[in-house]
Amino acid sequence: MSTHSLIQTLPKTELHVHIEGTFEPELMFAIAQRNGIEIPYQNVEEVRQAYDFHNLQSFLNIYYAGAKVLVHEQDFYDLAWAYFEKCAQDHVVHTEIFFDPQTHTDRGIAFETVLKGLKRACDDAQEKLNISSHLIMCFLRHLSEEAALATLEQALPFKDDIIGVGLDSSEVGHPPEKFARVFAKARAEGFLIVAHAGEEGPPEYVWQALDVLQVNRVDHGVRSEEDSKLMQRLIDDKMPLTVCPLSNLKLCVVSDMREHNIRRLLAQGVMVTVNSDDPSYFGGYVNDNFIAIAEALDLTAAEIKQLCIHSFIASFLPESEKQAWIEKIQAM
Ligand SMILES: Nc1ncnc2[nH]cnc12
Ligand SMILES: [Zn+2]
Repeated sequence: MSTHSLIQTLPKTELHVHIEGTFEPELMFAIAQRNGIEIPYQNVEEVRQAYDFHNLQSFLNIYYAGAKVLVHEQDFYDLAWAYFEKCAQDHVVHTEIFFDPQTHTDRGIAFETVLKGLKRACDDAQEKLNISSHLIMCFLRHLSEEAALATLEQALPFKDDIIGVGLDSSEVGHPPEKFARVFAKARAEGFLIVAHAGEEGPPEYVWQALDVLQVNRVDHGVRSEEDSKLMQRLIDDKMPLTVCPLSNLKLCVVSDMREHNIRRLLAQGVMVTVNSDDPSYFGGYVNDNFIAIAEALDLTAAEIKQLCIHSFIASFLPESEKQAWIEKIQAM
């Protein structure tokens, strides 16, 4: 079987995708038009030309601007449904989706509007596409602890529909420990915990995600390799890293895909997984990410399968479901 066919055929989960980062320009134009909102581009080509980033912040500025056209529950539904259709094409059978409530509530959109639209798409994906999903609410780390606490309060009535909380946005200068109390409260409320750390930020931020926030997974974490003690901790704890190769390339975390460390991390026994982060902005969904690393790093079929197995182990699926999928992959 060719590498492309293997990647296409293998069942997989996606564990690091921002729903606002799946916003394709065509849908952005359609929603902007129906909501009567101006966007600073003439056409879809002009939007894509603007997607030329030199670091995380240069991307975030454009990403937050794009999200401004999302107003109604149906807008959030349409956004998520379009992503689920991509999942179906890529044989993603389960996905754990990030959303950024503060990006919307700060513009006067009700928390409930965002959540209801996303949840309805999740329910339809289960029913019509047989794709299961969880929602993970992320706090914007460039905003205050107080704002994150207020967002956590807003989420409590919807606790049954949100499996976990995460931390995203501008990393450098906003260490995990800034949100120690927010995450302690979230844990006490029963939320699972993830956090972006070690994308642009130093290994110290990954230590804080582990020891202060007590994460169940680290998002990105690729800079952990700079600290051998941290590497040993990640290996000993079987701590998953949700790695996003095309994102790392587009945001200049790596300058060439051939220099990406995911294969080395895998070989050293780190629980790495492959994910798309913001696929509309970074040039590809999860299978495109697999293809990019398989080609640049010359991955073997066994390594590609192991990465898919990791995606189930690292997911928040029930153990019995994980095991069934893993056995299926092993038999392929
Ligand atoms: N890669 C990323 N890092 C931090 N925050 C984000 N929000 C969306 N994508 C992100
Ligand atoms: Zn991310």
